[in-house]
Amino acid sequence: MTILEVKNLTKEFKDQKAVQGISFELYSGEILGLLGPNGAGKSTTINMLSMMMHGDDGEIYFHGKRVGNHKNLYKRQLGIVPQDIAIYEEITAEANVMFFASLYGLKGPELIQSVHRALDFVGLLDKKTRKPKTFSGGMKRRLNIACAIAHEPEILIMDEPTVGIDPQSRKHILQSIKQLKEQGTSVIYTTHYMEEVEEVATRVVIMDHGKVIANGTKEALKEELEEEKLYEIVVDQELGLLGDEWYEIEGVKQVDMEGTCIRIATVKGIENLDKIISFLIDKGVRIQNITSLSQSLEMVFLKLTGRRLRDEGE
Ligand SMILES: Nc1ncnc2c1ncn2[C@@H]1O[C@H](COP(=O)(O)OP(=O)(O)OP(=O)(O)O)[C@@H](O)[C@H]1O
Repeated sequence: MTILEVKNLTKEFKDQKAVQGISFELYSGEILGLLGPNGAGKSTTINMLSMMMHGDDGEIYFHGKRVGNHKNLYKRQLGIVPQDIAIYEEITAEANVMFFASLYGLKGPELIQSVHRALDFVGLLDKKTRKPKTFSGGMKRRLNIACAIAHEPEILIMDEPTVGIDPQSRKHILQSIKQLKEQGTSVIYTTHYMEEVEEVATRVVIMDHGKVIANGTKEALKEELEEEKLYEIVVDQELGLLGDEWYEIEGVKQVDMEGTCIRIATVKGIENLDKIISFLIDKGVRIQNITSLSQSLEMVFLKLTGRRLRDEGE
């Protein structure tokens, strides 16, 4: 069942087309990975979805109804974990969650119960009387999640919730998201970490330069690659443009060069690595490294854009 439908959402800043008419759906009880490199337009999309920013064009439908006419109803069903942690450092963890939950109309015993349930869910109930200023980055992030889920929203929108946190908190957060899904929450999970999408998402929307460049289940996206394998070869000096010469090697389908890194997509059943190597040696370069990339969403992204999602080591 479709819970959210985004149609032709558009946002332009002064001289930057941040989001250029994107459309996608969020289905009930799924984790949708919104994936893209820095600057792809993910945060702008999230900000429009969460009503924190007006779009220039496009519509959002919640349970089939335009949210423009039912803003409050829609907002009540949203939980938002923004990219920058938004909590009060000087009041207790419990008071933080209480503040956000009360904004959604929770009161009295129901409020206390919901706050404790949310704190327990993120593993911070035993720290409820502590102030976040004494927390690690990961704990603050978990508290931010508790603030977003105490009112039990139907949709949880998370903008890069694991950036800059310790591995233990990261694991905890990914686990909690899966658990929320099991409980029926629909999640939009924004990230530029491919491995997180591989781990938690059921479906993926890939954005680049403000546009949706792929949309489907992880399996469907990877299936497109079934007939191919990809080599990444690092050489000691940049090769000039070789044009069609590459395609004289049997099986070679696509070649992208980024500095001294060459990525070659080739037909699976054809063994041509020796020919590729001889070809490069004939061009007078030395091979420094060869990797055979396995089928992954990273490969899907590479194939679609000719670039890696993020730089090595980032
Ligand atoms: N308030 C703004 N004013 C002007 N340009 C902006 C503004 N916000 C975003 N942009 C530009 O719009 C483009 C998309 O930015 P956005 O933050 O949505 O991307 P992103 O995919 O979320 O990237 P990141 O992972 O870095 O957050 C970028 O080129 C950015 O510089």
